Amino acid sequence: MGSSEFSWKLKDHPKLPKGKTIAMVVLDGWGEANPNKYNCIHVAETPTMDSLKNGAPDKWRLVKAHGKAVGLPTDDDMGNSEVGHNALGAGRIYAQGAQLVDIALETGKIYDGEGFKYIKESFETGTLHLIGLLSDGGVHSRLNQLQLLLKGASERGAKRIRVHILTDGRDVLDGSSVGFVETLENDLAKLREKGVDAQVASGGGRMYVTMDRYENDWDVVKRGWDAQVLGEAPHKFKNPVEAVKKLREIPNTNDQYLPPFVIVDENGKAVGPIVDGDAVVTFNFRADRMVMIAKALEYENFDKFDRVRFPKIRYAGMLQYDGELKLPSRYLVSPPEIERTSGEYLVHNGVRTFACSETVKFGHVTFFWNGNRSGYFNPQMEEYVEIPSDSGITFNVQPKMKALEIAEKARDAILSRKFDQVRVNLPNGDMVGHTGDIEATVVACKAADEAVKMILDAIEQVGGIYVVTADHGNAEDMVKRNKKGEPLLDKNGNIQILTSHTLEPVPIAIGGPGLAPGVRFRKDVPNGGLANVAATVINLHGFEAPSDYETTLIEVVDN
Ligand SMILES: O=C(O)[C@H](O)COP(=O)(O)O
Ligand SMILES: [Mn+2]
Ligand SMILES: [Mn+2]
Repeated sequence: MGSSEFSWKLKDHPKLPKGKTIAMVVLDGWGEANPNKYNCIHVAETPTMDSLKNGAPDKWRLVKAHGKAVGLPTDDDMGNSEVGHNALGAGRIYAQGAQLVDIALETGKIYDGEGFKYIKESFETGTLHLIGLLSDGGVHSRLNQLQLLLKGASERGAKRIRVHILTDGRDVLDGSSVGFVETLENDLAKLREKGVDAQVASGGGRMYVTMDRYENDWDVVKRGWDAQVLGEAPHKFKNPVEAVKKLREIPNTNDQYLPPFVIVDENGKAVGPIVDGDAVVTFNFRADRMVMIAKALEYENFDKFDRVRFPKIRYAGMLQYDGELKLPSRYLVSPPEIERTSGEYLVHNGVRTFACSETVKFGHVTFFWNGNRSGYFNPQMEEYVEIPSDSGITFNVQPKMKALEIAEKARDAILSRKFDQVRVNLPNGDMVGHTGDIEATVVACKAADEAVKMILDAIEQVGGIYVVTADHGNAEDMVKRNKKGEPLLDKNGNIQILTSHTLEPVPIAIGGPGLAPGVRFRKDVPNGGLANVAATVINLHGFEAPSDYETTLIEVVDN
């Protein structure tokens, strides 16, 4: 549309009133799957969510939350928070980071871009460092993209390459790190045969080293900095495969939480600290867990921890991770241009918004929701509240997390009548599901259900409307399955625990005393996905959705 004819003003909905308080509840990691003992949502007592499902059949349905429905390359890609909340907030499906990087690598366009040209200037005299998550999870990064980048960079003059690996075990099975490091080692050996000095330089588990998010715990980033930049870590090895195998033997350690290590030479000297004149690429495409390290690598003024040394490097992200902060300033692939999100439309149309979660998911209902932009569109119209998460623990220890506190904040915001939309993310099913602890995940699901109840009770009191949905599956299936859907066993006969998300659809329910009579889910959007939710919510606020948004899920019938 031409910019001259563009207007933020939304048309009035012909049938639906304005001024109803809407609770927009996102249960993180809450999919719909067959009931069985590995379905923690089924095992848990969840009377509130059960009543939404069973109470009003035309106001409950499933929506797609994975694969192409959320802009991922294929329908074998599980959903995740970034693409899920992007779709929920933006109301349209964008080709996401995973796919954009695939295309840039396949076409070779990545090497013609400004970002690659910039880092290439270091190839002659400096080292190229690649830092990121080593797995084929496809949520934050993908091994085959790293492999192509290694090949492409070495063919374009990188003579000395150091890879700083972060082991996964969260988007992929725990223990799979060993195989991924072996594969990488193999690739690096081939490069060495061709005369490229290529090695793994450091490593650590993603949840303990580097990949914190939303500033929950800067120590995580510092541990990575010490190993990657300073070449210092409590564990030293000559070989990365040995490093990962040995460190996994430490009691209670797993891929997600491996302690930091550096690779050293014959003399015990770290093989790959980052120094002046080097180039650094963080090869994750997903934003949330790269923003903190990007700040440490890029910002001249930085006070989150003592960097000891701040090398003069050429740094580029795989993508730009924060559109508002323009961080990092250099990147290899342009991120999806997610603009005109529902949040921005709503502030332009008088809708006052309150958003809340605890730290580990706070950016999901703000940053991701708003198309990977930090900050407010209009601080007069919006209030975002972050409840500090526990740090330094795995969430199976505290499976209730801050669900109650989030629900109390939402309740108070609803009862204050100062807001038209009160939006929350309830993290429990997801964060505890990722630990692989089935018992704790059952407790987590119950806590999330209780939080939903508190919010729905507040909506009842003010005559409002609720929309309850989820961003992708996780807690509804905790076991790895074969193609037939049967649980897989490991070599000791134990079931293989699934710590990752799933391909399952998620529920969406609408209701509340403020929902106009005659509103129900349409039957003619059978393939509806998360991107259809934004238009639905805009309608419930009394407006027609922008014409290029994915269609609404609701209709209003005269009765
Ligand atoms: O970053 C994580 O915690 C996982 O890789 C994905 O989980 P999320 O998409 O629910 O945040
Ligand atoms: Mn999520
Ligand atoms: Mn998750």
